[in-house]
Amino acid sequence: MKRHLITLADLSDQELRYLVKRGVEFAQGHVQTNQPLLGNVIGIYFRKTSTRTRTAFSAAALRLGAQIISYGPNDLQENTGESIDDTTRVLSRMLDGLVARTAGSPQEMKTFASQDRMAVINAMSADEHPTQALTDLTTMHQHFGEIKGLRVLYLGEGNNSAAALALSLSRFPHTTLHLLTPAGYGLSPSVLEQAQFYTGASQAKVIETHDPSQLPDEVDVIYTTRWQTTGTSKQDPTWRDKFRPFSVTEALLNRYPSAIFMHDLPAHRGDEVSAAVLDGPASIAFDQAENKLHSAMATLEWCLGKGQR
Ligand SMILES: NC(=O)NCCC[C@H](N)C(=O)O
Repeated sequence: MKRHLITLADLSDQELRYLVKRGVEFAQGHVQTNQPLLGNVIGIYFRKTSTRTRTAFSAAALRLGAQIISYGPNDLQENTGESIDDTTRVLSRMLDGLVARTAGSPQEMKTFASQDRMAVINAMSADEHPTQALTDLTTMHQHFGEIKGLRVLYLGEGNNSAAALALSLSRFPHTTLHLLTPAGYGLSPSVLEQAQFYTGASQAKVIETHDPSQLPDEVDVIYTTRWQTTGTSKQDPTWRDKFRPFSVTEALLNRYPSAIFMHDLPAHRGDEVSAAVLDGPASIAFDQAENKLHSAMATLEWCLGKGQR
């Protein structure tokens, strides 16, 4: 059976936990893959730039035995006006899976997933970056041994990575996600509402505030993301002044001596994070980047119907 991964909200708690644990197994080198995707053809369609996600899914597909067809932003007839619907009807008759980064309207991704012949994986849309959160939770699980009870402080724009983190961490027992976002650049209200709904069962906490002088007392993970989210532009010419107090500096890190630092990358040293933090001993940002590969292997295997439940 093929499965899509369009939003984390589509996964049951059991499926979410399985994908995280399976990612850890791949990361630890505990999987004898035996090329489970041999004979499968996966389309890798990136309409926006990508270093990590595109390479991770391409390498993961090849390592699992599949072959890939890679499309850039100008390659498909979608670019000359063919509808997303017709594109989907054609690709789904030829491909076993499609990994797509649209950064466009959420509807596009939903149209790709409106059939069940080709598994569709959202490699980032404007509203959510589900495979990033799977990587992030895989990294946290690998580092701490479990996700239960972790306290995460996220600083920066409430973008696609933040949405995915909120929709996943909130389902793990007794976790805390404190989002510190500049006013006007927060999480979408519907995502915040959905994440807070999950906390009813998990007894997690999801809090969003906008005053960087009001910091939580205890934090295990400090997480940030670049200020210029893909496919967006900020109208306010003073936006940088509003973001600067949310930068992750050594002074912030020093408040939490046992905390680790994470970043979905690419990084802009001097903006959202100082070089001393990103390249310092608390940073696991490049282990996190490597885990995109391991998590992509878990996701492809599962979406193509080869993973256990
Ligand atoms: N790890 C990634 O996928 N990085 C690229 C995207 C980063 C950020 N969420 C963005 O939308 O610009």
